[in-house]
Amino acid sequence: MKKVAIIVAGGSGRRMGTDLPKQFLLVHNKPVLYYTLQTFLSAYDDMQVVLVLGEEYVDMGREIIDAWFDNERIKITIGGPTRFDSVKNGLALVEEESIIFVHDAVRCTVSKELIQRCYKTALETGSAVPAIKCSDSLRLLGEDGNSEALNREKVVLIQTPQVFHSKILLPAFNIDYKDWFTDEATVVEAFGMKVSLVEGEKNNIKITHPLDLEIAARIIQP
Ligand SMILES: Nc1ccn([C@@H]2O[C@H](COP(=O)(O)OP(=O)(O)OP(=O)(O)O)[C@@H](O)[C@H]2O)c(=O)n1
Ligand SMILES: C[C@](O)(CO)[C@H](O)COP(=O)(O)O
Repeated sequence: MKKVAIIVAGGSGRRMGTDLPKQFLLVHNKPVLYYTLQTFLSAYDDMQVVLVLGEEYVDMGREIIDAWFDNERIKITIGGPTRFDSVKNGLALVEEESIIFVHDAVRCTVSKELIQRCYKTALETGSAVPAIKCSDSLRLLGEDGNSEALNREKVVLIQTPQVFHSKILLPAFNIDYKDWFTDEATVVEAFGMKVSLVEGEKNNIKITHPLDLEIAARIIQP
């Protein structure tokens, strides 16, 4: 089955607090985005990538591709105001029936094994969403300022890549945006379908705050 990875790199990185969006910050002298692209392209020889970039960062994205990758395997498109819009713009370039991987560019410590595990499950069930157990205690906040304990065995933390058959993901994204669409799984469920969870990886962190960049540098071998 054809394989297309939509790598979303169109965010501004407000929580990171740097002028340059976090997907372009350096880890061991290479941009975060480099590692993400490298892992996806090496997971499968026939993996194609749609890279979604903010309009003002297209040249920077092209420089990364020209320096390290075969540009025949990577198409670029422009992101939108929300992650949902950016994914939707990426999906517009998917022309053939395929397994589609949607991945945050800033999860640059994703492993090939996780990508391959997700592919196999999506091929069998139509979807694969990586999840990990939570190792902290959890509480639900009430509006009255009180809180109640949650059973952490009933909660998982969700990662990307979120992987779907194109017959599911493409029609699902025709839905109108809702502010609780934080990932592809929420969109597909709103479309009326269930998703399959697969074992995620603790190392598959999302670079969100400055400390995450230091953790990524520890995970990635220079
Ligand atoms: N309009 C958007 C928003 C986010 N993303 C991408 O979605 C991924 C996860 O988003 P997040 O960590 O929230 O990134 P930012 O939106 O850049 O960060 P912040 O919310 O702190 O501004 C990132 O790779 C980001 O570039 C995107 O392509 N387009
Ligand atoms: C898609 C995601 O990475 C799954 O955990 C997450 O929902 C993205 O959230 P963000 O607030 O856009 O970083």
